[in-house]
Amino acid sequence: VSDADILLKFRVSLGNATALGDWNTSRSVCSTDQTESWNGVRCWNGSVWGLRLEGLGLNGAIDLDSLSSLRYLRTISFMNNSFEGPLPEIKKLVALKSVYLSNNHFSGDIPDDAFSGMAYLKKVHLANNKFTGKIPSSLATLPRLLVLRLDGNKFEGQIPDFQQKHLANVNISNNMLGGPIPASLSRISSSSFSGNKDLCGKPLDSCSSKKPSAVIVALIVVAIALILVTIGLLLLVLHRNIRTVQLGGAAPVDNHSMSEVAHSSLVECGTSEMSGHSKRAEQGKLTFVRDDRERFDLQDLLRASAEVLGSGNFGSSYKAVLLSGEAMVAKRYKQMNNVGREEFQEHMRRLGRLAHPNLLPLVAYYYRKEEKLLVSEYVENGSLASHLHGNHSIDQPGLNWPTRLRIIKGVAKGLAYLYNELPSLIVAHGHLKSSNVLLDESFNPVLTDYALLPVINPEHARQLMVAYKSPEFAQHSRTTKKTDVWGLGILILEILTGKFPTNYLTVGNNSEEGITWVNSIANQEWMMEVFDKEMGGTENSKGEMLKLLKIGLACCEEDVERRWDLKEAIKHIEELEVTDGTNDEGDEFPSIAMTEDMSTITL
Ligand SMILES: Nc1ncnc2c1ncn2[C@@H]1O[C@H](COP(=O)(O)OP(=O)(O)OP(=O)(O)O)[C@@H](O)[C@H]1O
Repeated sequence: VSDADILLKFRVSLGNATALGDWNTSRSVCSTDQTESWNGVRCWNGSVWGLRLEGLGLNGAIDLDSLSSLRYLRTISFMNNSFEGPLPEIKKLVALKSVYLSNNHFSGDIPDDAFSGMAYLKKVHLANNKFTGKIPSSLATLPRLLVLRLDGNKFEGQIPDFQQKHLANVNISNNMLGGPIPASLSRISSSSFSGNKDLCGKPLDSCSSKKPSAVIVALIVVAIALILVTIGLLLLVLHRNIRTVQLGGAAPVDNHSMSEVAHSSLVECGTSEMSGHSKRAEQGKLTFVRDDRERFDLQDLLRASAEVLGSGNFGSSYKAVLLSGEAMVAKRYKQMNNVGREEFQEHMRRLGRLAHPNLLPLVAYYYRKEEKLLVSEYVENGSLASHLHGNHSIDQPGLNWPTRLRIIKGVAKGLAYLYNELPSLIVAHGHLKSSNVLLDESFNPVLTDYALLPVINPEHARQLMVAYKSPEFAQHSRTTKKTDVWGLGILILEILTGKFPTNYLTVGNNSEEGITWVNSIANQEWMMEVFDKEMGGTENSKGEMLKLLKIGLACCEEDVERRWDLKEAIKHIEELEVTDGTNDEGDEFPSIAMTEDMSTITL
C-alpha cells in the first residue's frame, strides 16, 4: 500500500477533512520541493516522517491504525483543532519521537500504560485539554523524554516519580495536583508548577514546613523585603555601570555577550519587582507569540552557553542551547522604537501568527524601550551568504545548481506568503539578502528579518535596510510593492554568480553602485562565464540557469514601472524545472565560453 493510500484512508476518519482537500493522487505525497508535498505532510527522502495538521478545525477520530502503516512516521501534530474524547492509543505508533496534541478538547483519564514501550518518544504536548485523573506513570519511565507539556488540564493526585535525568522542559501548571514534587523535577522553574492545588517541595515550599504564625510571617516578609531592596539597589548601580559602558563604547560592532543582555534585563526585572510595579516586572520576561513552543525565560538563555553568530546592522545575534538541547537564536535590536509598546506588541503578535515552511517563525520577544530581543530557532545550516561566500571544505562544499534553484523557489514562496498575509505592508520583507536566507538541515530556505520595517526607526532603516537601497528610493524617495522584487533580483544574481552585491556593504542609498553591479553581470560578453563555477551544472541544466539569469535581470529593472511585480516574477520562477543532474553526471559545463544572446531565451 502506498503512503498516499494510507493517508487517504486516514483522512476518512477525520471530521472536516475538506481542510485536506489538496490530498489527492494527482500530486505526489512527497515532492522534492517540500512545499509542494501534500499539505501538512513532512517528507524525508521521499517518505513521510511527519504530519503537521494544526489549526485546521479537525475533529472526529485520529485513525492511528492507518498511520501505523507509515514506516517512517516519527512526529505527529494535531494541535489547535477540535478533537474530543479520550487520548488516542498513541503507543500504536511505537517509533514516534514527538506527539503534539495541545489545544484540543480531549478529556477523561489516561490509562497508566498509555506510553509504555515508546522507547524513542522525546516530546509530549498534551497542554490545554480536559484530561482528568492521574498523570500516567508510563510517562515517568520513558527513556528519552525531554519535553513534557501537561499544563491547563485537570490532572489530580500526586506527580509520578519521573526517572529521566535530562528532562528539563516540563510544565504541569494549572492542574489540580497535590503532594510532593519528585526530586527529579526540583530543578524545573517554579512557574511550571503554579496554579495547582497544593504541591510542595523544591522548587516550591518545603512540604514539612509548619505554617508559622502571622507575626512571624510579617517579620520574615519585612526582613526579606529589606534584603531585597538592598540587593536591588546594588544591582541597579551595577546595571547603570553596564549601561554606561555600553553607551560609552560607540563602536559599531556589538560585543556584549548574551549573559550581559540577559543579566541587565534580569537586574531590571529584579529591581522593578521589588518596587512592586508588576507591569515593570513583566519587562524582564520573554513574551511568547506562539502556543506550540516550549516556554523558557531569559534566565534559561542566561544559563545557556551562548555563542555570538555575528554582528549585523542592528546588533548581534546569539545562539544559545537550552537545557533541553534545543538551540535558539536571540537577536538584539537597538533601533526599534518607531512605534510605542502596544503597537510593537501587536506587530509581534501578527508575526507570531505567520506560519510557512519558508519563513523562520518568531518564537518570542523581549521588550525594553532601549533594546529588543527577538528569539527564534537556530537554523542548522546557517545562512545562504556563508555558503555562497564562505570557505568551502569537504564538510561544506559549494551549493550545486539544483540546490540553488530550490533555494530561489523557496524564497519566492516565502515572499508570496508574506504578501498574502500582510497586505497592509507596502514592503512586506524589506531586508531580503543572502544573510537573511537561512538553510535548514535539508537546505530548504527559511527567510528571517522580515516585516520589520514598521517597527525600525526610519532613519536607521534608510541607512541600512535593503528596501532603501533600491533605485526607486534614490529616484523618488519612495518604496513600492515592487521593491522586494528588486531585492529578489539581486539575490538571484548573487546566487547565480557567487558574487556579493557590493552596494550592500556601504551605508545609505547607493543604488548607482547596485545598478553598476547588475550591469556588470548583464553586459558580460560570454554569458556562461557569469555563472559561479562552484555551482557545477550540466548541459541539461544550462537552459534553466540562463532562464533564471534572465528572471534575475528582469527583477532588477531600474524603472519600477517596467519592473515585474512579485506575482509575475514568482510565476516565471515556478516554471523553472529542477533537474538533479543525476542522469548526466560528470557532463559539466564546458569551461570554454559560449555566447548566448539573452534575448533568444524564452521564459
Ligand atoms: N536563526 C538563525 N539560525 C542560524 N543562523 C542565524 C540565525 N539568525 C541569524 N543567523 C546568522 O547570524 C549572523 C548574524 O545575523 P544578523 O541577523 O545579526 O546579521 P545580518 O543578517 O548579517 O545583518 P542584518 O542585521 O542587516 O540582518 C548571520 O550570518 C546570520 O545568517
